[in-house]
Amino acid sequence: MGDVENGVENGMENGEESMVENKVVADDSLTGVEHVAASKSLKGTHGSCLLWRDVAVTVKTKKGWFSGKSAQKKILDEVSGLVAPGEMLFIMGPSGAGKSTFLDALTDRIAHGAEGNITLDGVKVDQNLLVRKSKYVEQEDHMYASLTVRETLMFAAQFYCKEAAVRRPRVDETLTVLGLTEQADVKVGGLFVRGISGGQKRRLAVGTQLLALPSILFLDEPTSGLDAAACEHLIAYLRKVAKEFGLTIVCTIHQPATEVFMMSDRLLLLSQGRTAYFGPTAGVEGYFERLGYPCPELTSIAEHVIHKINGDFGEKEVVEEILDSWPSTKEYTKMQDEMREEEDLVSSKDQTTEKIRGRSYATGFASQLFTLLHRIFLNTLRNPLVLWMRVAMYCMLGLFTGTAWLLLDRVACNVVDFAGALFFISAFMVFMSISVLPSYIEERYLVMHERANGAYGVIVFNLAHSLVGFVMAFILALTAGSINYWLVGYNPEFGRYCFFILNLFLALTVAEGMMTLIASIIPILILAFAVAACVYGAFMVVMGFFIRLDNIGWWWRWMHYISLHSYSFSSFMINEFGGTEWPACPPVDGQPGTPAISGDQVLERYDYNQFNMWINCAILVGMVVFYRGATTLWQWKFHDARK
Ligand SMILES: Nc1ncnc2c1ncn2[C@@H]1O[C@H](COP(=O)(O)OP(=O)(O)OP(=O)(O)O)[C@@H](O)[C@H]1O
Repeated sequence: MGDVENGVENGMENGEESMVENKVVADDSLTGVEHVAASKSLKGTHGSCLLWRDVAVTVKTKKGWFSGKSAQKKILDEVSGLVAPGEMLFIMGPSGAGKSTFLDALTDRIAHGAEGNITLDGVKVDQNLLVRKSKYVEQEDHMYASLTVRETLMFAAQFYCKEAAVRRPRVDETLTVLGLTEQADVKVGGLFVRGISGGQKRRLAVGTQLLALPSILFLDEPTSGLDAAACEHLIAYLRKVAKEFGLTIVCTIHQPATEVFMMSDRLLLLSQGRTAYFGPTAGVEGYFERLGYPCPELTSIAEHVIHKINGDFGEKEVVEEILDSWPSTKEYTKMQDEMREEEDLVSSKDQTTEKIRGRSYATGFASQLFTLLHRIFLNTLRNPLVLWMRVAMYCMLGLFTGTAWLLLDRVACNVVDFAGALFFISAFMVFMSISVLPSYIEERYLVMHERANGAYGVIVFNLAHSLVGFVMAFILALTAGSINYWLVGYNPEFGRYCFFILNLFLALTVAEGMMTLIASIIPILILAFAVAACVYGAFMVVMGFFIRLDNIGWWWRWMHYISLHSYSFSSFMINEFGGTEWPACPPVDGQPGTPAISGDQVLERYDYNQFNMWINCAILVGMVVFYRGATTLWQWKFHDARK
């Protein structure tokens, strides 16, 4: 199967061949068995040989909340087999048979790992190897709703295809073969925009990974939600690509029509986590006939075998008998022989068994950064939740507070009102950053999926995300901040206005950083909202507006120092009051007047005279770095493909 490096090179370099050629290499008249034999001649052309021996997965199940006892449950039991380049393997079985678990085991996505031995061209499978050689199409579609079908494919091509020249033709061909040409300029769609249908999304998801032409393609139920014609068309195309490039395709599928079923070369039938059959798809009918379960007339063979191995609704004894028979059949012996042959072939070669370290990407750091920036900017401009709704909310808030305080006289009796306006701006505008949580949580799954497929690294994503976030925060600070500043009638010095905008920008940037961290740690939206609201509430209490630092209980005083509000609010106050004079207010309606007061005395009253607004800015910059860095670290450590 070639050494590791060659395998990696093949995976990447051969992937640059044109997909445009329309010849079907595989002879459609071949039977499933002959397909297997024919595809062997393609070994090594592009794809990889995947071999799994005695794969088992055991999970711990809790017996009860209070018993504290846990039991072990085997959800996959000694499953073995292999699939060669150019072949398409279907994994089928009744619901709960273990198909998804098996696919997770093959792709090293089980958190505590799977037992047994899984190799790709003789090299033990792990995440680094898979990122280099495979692509995985998940059951759920993760795509930006605001991008069109063509843009979605083009961005995928920019991540996965090394040579720029092949990207456009490959996208065009993918659109054609997936029947999406007419929808090319339609948005994927989501909450705000109606877009393509669920079945079209499924095809698009397959297309984004297929155009990478990986050595091996894993698909978890790619046909769910597709009508019969779309299903047949998609599987026929996958088969064609498999034959043409020697690509290995492993796919779970739910009861396909006979024409689709017969397109696969090999079939793995699972029931209760055990093998009911493994071998050529065309051989399964004869196999069940020999076991005494011939396929009745007018019943599709796929329907028949799934029915026979369904322990939930079928005859349990029959299922047990079929599963117990498997190790004593000639198909089992043939599979073992084939596996041994493959293992001998691999071990006889000069195989590099050294573990592959680190991930490799089809494109470099700069290209990934540019593509991500482009995509995040497009989504930011088009997705109303990300920018426009926030701009509208912030401007309305700026306008409302501005008109409530409208051009207030800058006199001693209004000092508290000015401080109140500054508190509201620094606390509430920051608080509203929680509105980004829904889009960040949605994006989290897309990024995890793309990273697991080797599109880009965690650092480059967070860099691009931060840069776009900075621009967004600046737009919000400039628009809402300016409206508010001139309506309230703060200090009219231009320098102080500029600092006000800078300070608001930094506060919003820190807040956005906090939200990215919360969205990374907590995937449940309502919980993320609750945590963010609690943190902001606590930060507001200790910021020094309601209660001075010295009066805060010592057990909460530390929080004053980690609250972004402490720094942003004190800077707003210093900027507004520092070095200013506030004239006295005369008595009105029998109420005593207020003597003149200096701005520095105001700052002393709030304990802000010991703060320096430039040091505050530096601390806020430090907080941005901290939150963005912590998000990057968290995603690197915990957002991998493993479940
Ligand atoms: N972490 C777990 N703890 C306990 N049981 C689990 C766990 N993961 C999976 N299972 C059980 O293992 C069995 C196989 O699950 P799996 O999702 O792999 O089945 P499947 O064949 O893909 O089903 P479907 O076709 O319905 O998606 C199921 O009975 C499931 O309940």
